[in-house]
Amino acid sequence: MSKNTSHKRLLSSEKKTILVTGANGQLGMTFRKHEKDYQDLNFVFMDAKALDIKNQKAVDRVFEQVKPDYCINCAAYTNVEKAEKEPEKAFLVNAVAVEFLAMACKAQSCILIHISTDYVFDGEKTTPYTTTDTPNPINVYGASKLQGEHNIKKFLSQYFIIRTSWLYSREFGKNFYRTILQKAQTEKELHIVDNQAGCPTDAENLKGYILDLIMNRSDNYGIHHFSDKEVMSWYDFAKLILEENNIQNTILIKNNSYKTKAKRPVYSVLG
Ligand SMILES: NC(=O)C1=CN([C@@H]2O[C@H](COP(=O)(O)OP(=O)(O)OC[C@H]3O[C@@H](n4cnc5c(N)ncnc54)[C@H](OP(=O)(O)O)[C@@H]3O)[C@@H](O)[C@H]2O)C=CC1
Ligand SMILES: Cc1cn([C@H]2C[C@H](O)[C@@H](COP(=O)(O)OP(=O)(O)O[C@H]3O[C@@H](C)C(=O)[C@@H](O)[C@H]3O)O2)c(=O)[nH]c1=O
Repeated sequence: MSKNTSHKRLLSSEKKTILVTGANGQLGMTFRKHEKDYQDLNFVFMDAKALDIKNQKAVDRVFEQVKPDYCINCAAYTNVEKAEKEPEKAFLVNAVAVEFLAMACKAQSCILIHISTDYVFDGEKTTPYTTTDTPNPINVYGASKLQGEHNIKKFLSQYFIIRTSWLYSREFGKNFYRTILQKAQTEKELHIVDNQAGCPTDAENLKGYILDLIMNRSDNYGIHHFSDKEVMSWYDFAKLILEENNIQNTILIKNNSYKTKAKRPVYSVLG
């Protein structure tokens, strides 16, 4: 194999098995899309139907059968607004079920790669949050994700918790990028908040970061922060989305009174 494709080769010849949970979500689908690019990895994709991570017996059974070397947990309760009304559901998926995964990983000596969020922070800082900053979530979703992090740390030493922010895929799932395009089809004016700063992150880049950890056999376990680098507001992001798609007849209006149930951090840049 030539040198310029070597990043897609494992450092050792052993083929690793990667279990991807929540495989029908935007990040899960992004991994699926690239399965063929990684011939040295044996992917097992399980969507919510194939494996409900809330079902501990099912989790244990799948881990016993698949014997994964890595589990990339893309399963999550991600509806920030709805979580305010149904916190038990959010905690069940984002915290309790994550503990089931951690226990199964422990039993099978599997490395857990779990995705967490900038919403574990309260947004009171004005400089990028580092991995040593103390989380202090201000909404139910963030609190449930933080509890998930704690539950992993209780059981495992070989884990990666990767906090990312404002994740979007142009192709898959429900996300701000696709919501704006959808709204632009039916609404002349879009009212978008300008009072939160963060870094939109392309799911393609997060996928690359995670698979590099595996391909390079990283043992830099613990909490990682990964996001794309451009800091902006949701309004700025909406503007970029419309520009990228050459949409000129939609009027964007800065409107910080856009009503939401959940509070969001005012600043959630990850450093
Ligand atoms: N989206 C974002 O902006 C950000 C996301 N993250 C984190 O990144 C990760 C991936 O998010 P993303 O791909 O955007 O999320 P999605 O909501 O697109 O995907 C989550 C997937 O998990 C599935 N799921 C829900 N409950 C269960 C369950 N009990 N068992 C198995 N699968 C389940 C969902 O299935 P179904 O739809 O059928 O319920 C869905 O397919 C999550 O951990 C999220 O918290 C972090 C920062 C930003
Ligand atoms: C759709 C829309 C949203 N907004 C505002 C509401 C909110 O403050 C902000 C973002 O809106 P959304 O609800 O789409 O995004 P939200 O669900 O808050 O996105 C978050 O999702 C979770 C899963 C994460 O982990 C976070 O990193 C983050 O990406 O934009 C408007 O002002 N106008 C609009 O038309």
